[in-house]
Parts: sequence; C-alpha cells; structure tokens
Amino acid sequence: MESMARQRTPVEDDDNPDDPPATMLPELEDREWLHHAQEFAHTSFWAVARRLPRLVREAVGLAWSTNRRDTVTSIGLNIAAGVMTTFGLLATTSVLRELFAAGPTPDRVRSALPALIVAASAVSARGGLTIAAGWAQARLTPQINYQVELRLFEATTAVDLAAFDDAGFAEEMDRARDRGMAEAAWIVDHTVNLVTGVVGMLATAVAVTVIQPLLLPCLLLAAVPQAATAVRMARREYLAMLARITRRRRMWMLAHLMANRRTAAEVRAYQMRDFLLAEYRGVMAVETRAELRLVRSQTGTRVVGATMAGLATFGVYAVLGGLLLGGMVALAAAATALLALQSARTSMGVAVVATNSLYEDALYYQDYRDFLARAHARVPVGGDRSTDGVDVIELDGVSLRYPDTDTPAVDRVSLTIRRGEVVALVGENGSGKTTLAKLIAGLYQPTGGVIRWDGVDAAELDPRALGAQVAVMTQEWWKFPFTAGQNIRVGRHDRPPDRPGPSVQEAAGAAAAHDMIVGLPHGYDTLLDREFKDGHELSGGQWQRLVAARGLYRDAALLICDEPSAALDARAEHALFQHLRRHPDRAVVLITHRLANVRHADRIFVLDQGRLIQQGSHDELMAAGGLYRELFELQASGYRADADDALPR
Ligand SMILES: Nc1ncnc2c1ncn2[C@@H]1O[C@H](COP(=O)(O)OP(=O)(O)OP(=O)(O)O)[C@@H](O)[C@H]1O
Repeated sequence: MESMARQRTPVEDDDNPDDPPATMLPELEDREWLHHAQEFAHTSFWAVARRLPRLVREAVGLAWSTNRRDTVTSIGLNIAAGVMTTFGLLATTSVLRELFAAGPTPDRVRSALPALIVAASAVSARGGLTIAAGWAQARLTPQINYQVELRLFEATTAVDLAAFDDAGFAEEMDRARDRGMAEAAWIVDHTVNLVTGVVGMLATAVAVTVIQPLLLPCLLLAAVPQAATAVRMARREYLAMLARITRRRRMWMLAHLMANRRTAAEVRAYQMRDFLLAEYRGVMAVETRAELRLVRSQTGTRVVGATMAGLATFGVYAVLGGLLLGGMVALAAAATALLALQSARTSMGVAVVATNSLYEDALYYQDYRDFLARAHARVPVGGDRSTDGVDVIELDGVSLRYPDTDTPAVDRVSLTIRRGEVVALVGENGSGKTTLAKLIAGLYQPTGGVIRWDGVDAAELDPRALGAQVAVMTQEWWKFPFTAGQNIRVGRHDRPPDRPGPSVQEAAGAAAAHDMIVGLPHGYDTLLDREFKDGHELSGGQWQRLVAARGLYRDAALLICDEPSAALDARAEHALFQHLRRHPDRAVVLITHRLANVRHADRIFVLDQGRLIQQGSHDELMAAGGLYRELFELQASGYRADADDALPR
C-alpha cells in the first residue's frame, strides 16, 4: 500500500499528456452532449455574431417571463450607466480644455470647476447605476433557476412511465438536467453583459464623435487587438476543456466511488483503495499537465495580444500626434480620447467574452427547451371519464413491447380480475409478471389489445382518477429519504380527513412495521437517511415492511403486490399475508416466487415468455400438471430436503 501511496507530483510522468489512461472505460467516452461543444469550437466568431439577435431575443424573453421588473431595471440601468459614460467623457474634455487654457492657474481651476463637478457627478452616477444594475441582474439569477428547474421537474414527473425506457429520452433528460438547465440563468447574464459592453462602446463612440469625429477610427483600431486576444483566449480555453472532458468525467466517477457512503462497504470489502487511488493519480497527472500547458499557452497568447495592443496604441498616439500637430484636434480633446480608448477597450472585452459565452451556453439551453417540448408530448392525455372504484378489470389480448426490443414482454394476455378476489401472477424470471402488473395498474399503456374497467376502455378514463384507485408495492422500491411516518403517509399524502382508511399506525401494524418504528430513536419522526444529521438506516427487510405499510395505507380498490415479502422474515411475511387475504372492497394482484403464498389465491395465472399458459386455482393447476406444478414441487422438495438434512442423525 505504501508503495502505491508514494507521493508523486502530478507532472512527474512524461507520457503524452493527451493519451487517455490505459483503463479508460467505453462508457466514459465522449457522449452525444459533447457535440454542441464541438460545434461551438468549430464555429467562427462572425458566424456566432450573426446568430446573436435571435439569442438575445431568447434570453430577454426568458428573463421577461421570469421577472419583468428586474429585467427592465437591469437593462435600463446599464443603458443609463452608458449615458453617464458619455457625459463623463464630454465633461472631462471641458475640464481639460479649461485647464489647458491660457491664464493664471487659480482662474483656470475656477473656470474648470463646473465641468469638474459634472464629470465627478457623472462618474459617481455611473458607479451607482452599475451597482444597481448588477443587483437587478443578480436578483434575476435565482429566480430564473427556480423557474427553469420547476418547469423541468413538472415535466419529468408528468411524462408516462414508458418514456423512461426510451434511451433517447433518458439521455435528453440527463442533458437537460445536468447542463441545459444550469445555462438558462447564464444566457441571461451573458446577454446583460453583452448589452453592457455594447452600450459602453456606443457611449464612448458618441463622446469621441462629439469631441472629434476623426478620432473614431483610431478608437476602433486600438480596440481590435484586445478583442482578438479575448476571442482567442476564450476559444483556446474552450478547446482545452473539450480535450479534458473525458478525463474529468473519469475523475468525477472515481471521486464518487471513493467518497460515497453507498460504495464505502464494497470498497473496503474488496480492498479497492489502492486500485482506486492509483487510477485517480494516473488521471490526475495527465489532467494537471494539460492544465499547466493551457496556462503556458494562454500566457503566450496574452503576450502576443499585449504586444499587438501596444503597437495599436502606439499607432493611435501617432495619429493623435499628427492631428495635434496639424491643429485638427485640441490638446484637451486628445487627452480625453486616450481616456475614451481605455473605456472602449474594457467595454469591447466585456462584449466579446459575453458573445462567445452566450453562443455556447445557448446551445446547451436549447437542449433543455427541446427536452421540455419532447416531455410535454409524452404526458399521458387519457380520457375525461371519472371513476371512483372498480368491480371488474378485463384484459383482452393485451400486449406490451418495450421500445427497441424484438419480442413482446407481454403477449396477447386475456384475463379478468374481480373486486373481492386475490389473484396471483406466477412464472419464471423474465416471464412478464411485473410488466403485466404495471399494465393492470395503468402505469404502462398496452401496445396491443385493450384493458377495460367495468366495461370502459381504461384509455378513456381520466389517468388521475384511475391512478387513485390503484396501490402498487413495487419490486424495486426506493428508500425515500423521509421520516418513517412520511414514508407511509406519502402512500396517499392528499387523503382528505373524511376519507375512510387505516391510520399510519394501523397500516404499519398490518405490515408488521409498527413495533420496529416505535423502537427507532424518534419513532415515526425518525429520518430514514444516514446521510442527514440524526438520520437512521433500516435493514432491507425493515424497509420492505415500510413499503408494504405504504401500500396498505393507500387503501386502494386495486392492490398490486410485486414480491412484497422477498426480504421479510417468516414472522413478518406471515403477518403481511394475513392482511392480503380477501377483502370485499378490494382486488389484490399478487406476484411472488414463494408459491406457498399463492396457494389460497382465488385464481393463479401462469406466465411463460409473456404468454398466459395456465390459469386456475392451486388445486386445479396441481391436478392439471405443467409449469405451475413443476415449479411448486421443485420448491416444496427443497423444503423437504432441507428439513431432512437439518434433522440430527
Ligand atoms: N424497462 C424495460 N425495458 C426493456 N425491457 C424490459 C424492461 N423491463 C423488463 N424488460 C424485459 O421484459 C421481460 C419481462 O420482464 P418482467 O420484469 O416483466 O419479468 P418478471 O416476470 O417480472 O421477472 P422477475 O421474476 O425476474 O421479476 C424481460 O425479458 C425483461 O428483460
């Protein structure tokens, strides 16, 4: 371990800095979202500038729809600050003119005083306006982030479940969430900066034109090297970022593995520390060298830029000198021109960087907008017929084929479920039980056949009304980082006080979870996530009891239990199944591989490769022979063998 831990500086190795580490994994290769970055890297600045009006319109529209007052304030105050720049420069010329005039110094200072006051006021006003504009601009950022995030999550929680099986959709969602969403506030920020820069340049140009129009071309000439250097540096930095992006993703991934509670146990159990640290060091060495090379080349660009800017300034001085000698410009005007030059340079730098950034970030923001459009198209519309319960659910030739798959997961299944019944779905792994259960629950829409609720096509029912009749204890439950009580209550968080149904404690009792919860440090108020202060962790089986309690608390007309007892001990399993027995107001669909639990079901449906191959009661299926009987006897023989082996000899 120590040999691995020997501290090398990241720049010690001398392999090619651009070589990816030897163990680079394929999934870490550049992904589609990088295309925008590459597009930007290969687009000329002029092409970018041509798209500016549309981008600015978009950004202003976004800011406007978020908060009109702050948008107007931010842009308006920046323009006002620009006007103050013009006043300041003009007043400065007057001051200098008075100071350079003939006569005794006290007289000259006295006559310069009014212009001096105007100049000082203009500078102060400009400072104040800029600060106020910055405040309005900063106020916009959190408001935009809030709006944009809310819109995204309103969309992601409304789309149909099937959308999440579509790889394209999932990737677009990742791009919109990880990058596009964050860019919204930035494009507004860049736009305001662009406006600030352009207004600053215009203000300077107006002042110079008033003083002496011939100086205007000089001003532009002097600002060009500055702009060229800013563009070049921004682009170089961007290209370096592109080259480093795969390495950085690998570093994030490794960092996540080394500093994460969920991976901590396995990292230790497999003694992966040295391996992970060596990988991290390898990538970091390459990364650090790449950064050092960037710093070096940026410094080179800066030197070239500064030299060019120096030459341009020298040229401007020469022109100014010529104009002065030729008597075409007064000394005071020439001095102001130098101040204007400085101001124009700063403004142009701001505008150029803002243009570059705006273009780049707008590409990512477009991802976000595209995703929202795609998500809205995937929100289930359904019908408008309401339902407040169900007596009979019929599946008529129902099929479901997942996107991009060749064979249907559920293939032309017809069956009937009645209120008051307990039915079971049985079959080997991958036979389609969970998929069928999700179809019955309305979580997926069939790609063939029809599901009827009391004779009405489920597609004609209001999806919210239908969903309200269903409770699903899923096989892949999530450990919600809420309190124990909330974890149960979210089963029907909007339950009106007058709606009958079990209390949280009753539901927990039915799922054999009550005693366990009461024993937690804060009982039902115990937070179930160790990553938060005072958080508590439950065992897998304890979690499953909570999941069962949530399903029972929901108290729905159709209860679907997908492997509800896989992690439960024998006592908890027994208690739960006591509560999953027949109930006159409820239909239960049970999926389990523990076939002893389905013996008492009213009907058992046996699936094989998506097809319904057998149905009947336990006794009927045992008498008929076939897959059910084979699976049941296999399991039963296992118990008998265990029992025999366990006997003392
Ligand atoms: N989201 C999905 N996208 C694509 N295929 C899927 C998806 N979910 C399941 N499948 C496929 O559909 C088939 C049926 O899966 P399903 O989960 O319904 O089986 P199951 O009978 O519940 O299996 P198990 O007993 O292992 O829980 C399998 O071949 C599986 O690979």
